[in-house]
Amino acid sequence: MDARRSNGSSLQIPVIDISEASAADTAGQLVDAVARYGFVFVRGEGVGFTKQTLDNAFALSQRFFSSTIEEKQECAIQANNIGDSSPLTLSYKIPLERRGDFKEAMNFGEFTDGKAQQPLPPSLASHEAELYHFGVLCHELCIKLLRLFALGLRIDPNQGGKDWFSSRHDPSQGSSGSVLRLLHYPAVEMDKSLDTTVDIRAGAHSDYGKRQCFRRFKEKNDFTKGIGSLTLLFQRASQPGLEILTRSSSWSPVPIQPPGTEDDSYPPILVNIGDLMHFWTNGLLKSTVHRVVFPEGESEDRYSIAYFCHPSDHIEIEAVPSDMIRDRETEKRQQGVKTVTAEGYLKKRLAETYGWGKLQSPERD
Ligand SMILES: O=C(O)CCC(=O)C(=O)O
Ligand SMILES: [Fe+2]
Repeated sequence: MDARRSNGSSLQIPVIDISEASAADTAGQLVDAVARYGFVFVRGEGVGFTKQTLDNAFALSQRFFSSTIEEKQECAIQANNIGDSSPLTLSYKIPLERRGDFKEAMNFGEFTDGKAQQPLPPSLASHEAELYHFGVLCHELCIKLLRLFALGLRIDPNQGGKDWFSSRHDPSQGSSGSVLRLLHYPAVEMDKSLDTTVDIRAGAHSDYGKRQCFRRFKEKNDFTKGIGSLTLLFQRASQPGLEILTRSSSWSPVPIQPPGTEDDSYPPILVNIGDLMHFWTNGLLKSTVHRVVFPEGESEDRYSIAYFCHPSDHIEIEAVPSDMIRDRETEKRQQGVKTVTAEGYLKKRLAETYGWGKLQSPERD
């Protein structure tokens, strides 16, 4: 297989309205969708975003990315101090392909009492409240989704039930590695210096929060912390490029406005499972490898916004108390399937990222 080429056929990723009253049904549908694809679209009033809020957030993003290189570098330098806990950086994701990503990224860590805990770039300094508000809406949506996942997984009510995941992501319990990221993939002239069979806008990866893992690994030799559980992805109409690696190891484009959502005032929000949910659920919910490619023909600017939701820093990884997950463990053992531990998996990913080993796709069951 040519890993660079997509099979061209969009996946039928389910679109779920999370405003509906029958939460149990919704929860079951969500779990089924991410057990299959690792991705699901959510829409409806339940998502908590208005068109205006999303338009404003993308306007801020454009404002930042069109600011001068000096202004951007100012942020990058402050963030890149070794050992700095500031999550602000420019384009830190290292692609598995090892050819630089054709993208810029601006990360915001958690806010305290509505205030950013990092220097804001001049272009955004007067928009702190909007950025904070956007991050709050993202986190609230994640909490809602985490409750639905817990419900769909039928987590034992005596051991946390529907609050099992959400209580581990409660900001009042302490800080977390959650990050709001603005992304910009600049238009690039499609001349012969760009080779779209090699060059890529965002290299293949699953969402695992390696920066935090790396830092903690260095400091505490602790692999099990700083892993993202859920990602929200906001895309713009007519700015495609996201692809996911299917079970048959081919790349499939993810539609921006899947069938039935063409008349929505903004594209449905894409949710994907991070590596932590994958571990927590013993691979029942899938953390799927994805990437962003250049479009065919002329490239245009592409903007997206991602929210990486992490549990509180002190949370330990332990088995989710659900029969669905316990049964799965037994089933796998009976089939002689090798399970991957959080530590083993992260060691492997860090080795890949930082050049300590050979590149390969993450293990999948
Ligand atoms: O921009 C996109 O569509 C995807 C971004 C992404 O996967 C990431 O930043 O982890
Ligand atoms: Fe991602």
